[in-house]
Amino acid sequence: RVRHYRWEVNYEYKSPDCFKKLTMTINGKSPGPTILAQQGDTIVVEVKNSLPTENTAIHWHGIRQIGTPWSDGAEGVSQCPILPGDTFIYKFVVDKAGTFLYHAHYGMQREAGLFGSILVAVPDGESEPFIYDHEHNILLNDWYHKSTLDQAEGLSSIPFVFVGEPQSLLINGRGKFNCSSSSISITEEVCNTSNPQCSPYILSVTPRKTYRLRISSLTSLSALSFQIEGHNLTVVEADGHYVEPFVVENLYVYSGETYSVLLTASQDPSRNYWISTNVVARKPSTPLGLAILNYSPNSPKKMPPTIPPPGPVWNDTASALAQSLAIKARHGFIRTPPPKADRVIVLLNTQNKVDGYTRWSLNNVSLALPLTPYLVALKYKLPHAFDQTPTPENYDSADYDIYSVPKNVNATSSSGIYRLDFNSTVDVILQNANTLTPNNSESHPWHLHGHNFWVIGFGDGKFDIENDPKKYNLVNPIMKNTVPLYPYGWTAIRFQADNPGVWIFHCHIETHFYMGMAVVFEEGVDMVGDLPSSVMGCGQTKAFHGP
Ligand SMILES: O=C1O[C@H]([C@@H](O)CO)C(O)=C1O
Repeated sequence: RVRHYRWEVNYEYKSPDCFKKLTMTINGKSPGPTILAQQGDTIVVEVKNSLPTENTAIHWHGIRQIGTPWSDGAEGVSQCPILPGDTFIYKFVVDKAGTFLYHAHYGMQREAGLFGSILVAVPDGESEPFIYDHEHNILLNDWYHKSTLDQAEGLSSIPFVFVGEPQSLLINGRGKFNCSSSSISITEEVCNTSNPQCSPYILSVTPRKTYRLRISSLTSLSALSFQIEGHNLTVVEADGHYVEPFVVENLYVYSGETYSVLLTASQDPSRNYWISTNVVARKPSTPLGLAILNYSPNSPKKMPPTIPPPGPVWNDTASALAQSLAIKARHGFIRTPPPKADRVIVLLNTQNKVDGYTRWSLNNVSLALPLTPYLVALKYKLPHAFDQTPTPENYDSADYDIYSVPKNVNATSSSGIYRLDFNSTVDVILQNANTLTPNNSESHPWHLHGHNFWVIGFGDGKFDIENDPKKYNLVNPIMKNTVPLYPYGWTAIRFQADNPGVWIFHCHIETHFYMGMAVVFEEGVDMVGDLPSSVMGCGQTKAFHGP
């Protein structure tokens, strides 16, 4: 079955956290419309760019785009940007049931509000390995009052100006900024806590019923913890894969991750409860994001009689890592990975300087996207469209102290890529290190386009290529598309290069991606079918642009 959507992207004033801000919307909404589909459906989205002066592109996060790599929506990788006034048609199959996302993949437009959810149901006659009475979707994000264009300018300036911590956390696009907390006085026109746009999200439940909550994050910077006061959550799905159920009090969610949890309304039904989310992994200065769990028939306006739970302390990496280690593929749904990798790529994650600019790099190379999308450049063999120098497979680990500021802070930028043998098995070891600030290492959620990967290991300190692989979980590893890398640690993933196309692998923190924290993989590009002319028109593909 084909599901057809017509979307218009525009700027509109919105007050998601009571503070009025120019927000990027789809058909007037942020978050945008939820795509509801069934496994096997074809999704057609006509995106009209009505932004007055900005290009755009939309990525379908977690959808592998098998046979349609040109619909991945990664500007500079799979397509030219959609110009103001232009309409681009994305067409792809949702080949797997689960919880997925979509968001802008141009500049830092995701942070401006251009994102939403894709919920894919199992085919008729199939059932999922857990039961519930009803389901609700909960999409989390962080929110800034400054425009992303101003922020991008700071990131690409000398001296470097970082975006800082967000002003608010939003639950389903709603938060509450303390209008009187600002140092400058703001009028009610600009910030008004009684604006209905910023009334909290209400999750209404019937006592004793069980709910499936799909919980995802599209924060631009923050890692989050999510909890429902007084209730445990049973994790059953992660990034579209069934999880061997386990119970948490608070769920850690990194940007780009999706989960399903089961919630039973088993507590005192005479009151309502707080739903709360807080920043972890960075020292927070953002207040909790709050919503209400409403036990009907109580009034949803009845405030919980308690103070909202503050959540875990921000730097408790051990419990975040414990959750990562607890996520295993569900019995009966395990796809075991190949026992060995054909190629192992170790990527050292560092913050660096490139020509005086602050950037992030992998093995001392910071990605600079070319003007010509890789997919077109590779398919039509345009060797001058990007840097042909091979990218480094490793870093000089014997000589590198991951616990200190880099000895040589300078890195280079390049548009070079990793070319993978088609159908080969690839391990990527993400190695974390110290940033340019002494005694500081940050968390990074890594997201791979075009694939699901097995999460085969996590570790502390420097990865030991002799011994650590012996500890990999090759028995029941979960498959995901986004995985956290913890401070001063390493994360190992394995995937099969079986999807013809060009795929970006990047830190899902939007500022970090903007600052070059990404690599590009190519596999089987010769097998890619004819590219639609709509992905062309920029860089060296101007001549190819069809009518
Ligand atoms: O990329 C970043 O830059 C800042 C800081 O390292 C320098 O201001 C920060 O916290 C980041 O995540």
